[in-house]
Amino acid sequence: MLNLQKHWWQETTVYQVYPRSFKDSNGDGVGDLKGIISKLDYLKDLGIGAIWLSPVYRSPNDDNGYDISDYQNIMQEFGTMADMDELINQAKKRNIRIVMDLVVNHTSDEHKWFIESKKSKDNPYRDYYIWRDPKDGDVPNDLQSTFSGPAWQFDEKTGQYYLHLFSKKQPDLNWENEKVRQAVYKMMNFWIDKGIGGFRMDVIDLIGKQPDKMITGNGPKLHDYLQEMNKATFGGKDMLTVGETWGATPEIAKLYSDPKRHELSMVFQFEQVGLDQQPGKDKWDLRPLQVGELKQVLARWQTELDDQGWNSLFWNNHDLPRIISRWGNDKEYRVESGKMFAILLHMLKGTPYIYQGEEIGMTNKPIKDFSEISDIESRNMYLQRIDEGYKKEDIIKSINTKGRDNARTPIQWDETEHAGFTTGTPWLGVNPNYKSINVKAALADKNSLFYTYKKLIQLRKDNPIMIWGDFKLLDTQDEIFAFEREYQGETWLIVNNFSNNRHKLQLADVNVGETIIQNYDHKITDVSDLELKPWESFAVKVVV
Ligand SMILES: OC[C@H]1O[C@H](OC[C@H]2O[C@H](OC[C@H]3O[C@H](O)[C@H](O)[C@@H](O)[C@@H]3O)[C@H](O)[C@@H](O)[C@@H]2O)[C@H](O)[C@@H](O)[C@@H]1O
Repeated sequence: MLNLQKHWWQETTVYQVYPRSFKDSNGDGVGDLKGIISKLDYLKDLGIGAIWLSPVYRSPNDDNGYDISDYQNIMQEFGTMADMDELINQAKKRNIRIVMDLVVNHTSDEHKWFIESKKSKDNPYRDYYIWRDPKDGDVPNDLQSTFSGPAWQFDEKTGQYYLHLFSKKQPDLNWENEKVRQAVYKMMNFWIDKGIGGFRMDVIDLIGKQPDKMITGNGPKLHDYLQEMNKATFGGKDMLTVGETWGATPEIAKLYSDPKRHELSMVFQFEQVGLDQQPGKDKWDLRPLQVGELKQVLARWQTELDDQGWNSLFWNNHDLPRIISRWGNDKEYRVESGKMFAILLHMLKGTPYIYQGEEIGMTNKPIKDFSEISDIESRNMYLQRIDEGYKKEDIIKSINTKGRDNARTPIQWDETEHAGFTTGTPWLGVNPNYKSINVKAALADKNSLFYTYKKLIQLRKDNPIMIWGDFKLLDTQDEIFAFEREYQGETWLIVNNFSNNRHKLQLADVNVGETIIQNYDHKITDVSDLELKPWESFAVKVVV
């Protein structure tokens, strides 16, 4: 049992909004802040307590807002600062906090700091970024960008290379420079003073990098910087702070989220996300998921953080494919598998994050050709792999399986043209399945996935066991993920059939009580010899 002080961000459910694709209010084909405001009642009805807002700052959009040219201004396509203030206030009226995306590993190359930095070697902003001399007339070393190719870009004017771990329009900030750190903290306080609820920190594990030693993630000063940031900004204000930390192990996650260390509330860890890629290769090199491995990873994170940290729980975000298409069945069992993912996620210990459209079971949108790709990561990878001799069909298959555009298609609000997202031409094509999969249809169907999410969110509010209860994995066949939660003498059993197959559940010595939630409509009375239907999922009370 946790000894930790309790916080609102442990009890709430967070909903991620990717503004470009959420709701367009002015017909330019791009989602905007007024569009989000118009849907706050929908989100309140769902029951969420916080919105993680992907970047809305001024940006040339090389990476859809993750390349920021002005942290204290709003992207013109999304609206104005007055719209942003209105969003914060309107959300607050509905008891919803706004968690801003904090992208401070890098800026845009169009940020004024970089424009200055590039001017000359002795410019006062030169050391805001990471500049190195050429080595033997070439790049300083072999560091590679996540978006393909070398992480170093040559600048003709000053004869040096700058570091960019993402696109060449996303130069990395130099966190060793105290002035950079202070400027970031000042900017964070500007947003805190506006009354936001917290920060989601983009690739925060990279800020302690030491490029000369080829160290990118988890550099030696990383935690010093986070403790300094905590003290200078959100410390003592009970805000939700969640770090995006690709390389985190449970041990590393505790460094970030142990309350005694005064760093972050929690981290997003991605160990399970890598389970369908070939070991040692990258995300485009596919292999089928082994459910047994997923169970072991999720269970380990449940038990190992213990009372020294806090889990975040998610299947989807704007960088990941839709979970129903990825590990579920987006055809005959779309609703059943979607409900199973929902029940499983909310029954684990940690703060759940729902990504827009997940609550209505949106699916991936396959493409056939390079011309249909919008995302910079997929475009660059495609071109690089074509150069390296890969077959076009294999590259397209990887993109259809893992590409980020899958999650970024506009939200399907109704069955009208462009799914009710815009009256103009959407910036990214709507998934053609919008006529049947949309919010309006979901709200009209009491058995829809939406109501499963809504019920789960309410259940978390009403049942402390879901938040604080201990987790115990039960021994079953690989494709069944069964576990118990236990809190103050109460025990719940949660069973998930992670497959298209029927499976026999044989749990001895469990007396089944009331059913809490399920995705098939039959009475569960006995789990000693129960045939589970495809993707069946339920939570029941255990009578002791
Ligand atoms: O601001 C730039 C992006 O920052 C965030 O996402 C970071 C990227 O995370 C993944 O890539 C990291 C790789 O990490 C490890 O090396 C794994 O082994 C690899 O498999 C991972 O690919 C995603 O694949 C990328 O799509 C992300 O960019 C933001 O969330 C992004 O939106 C920003 O583009």
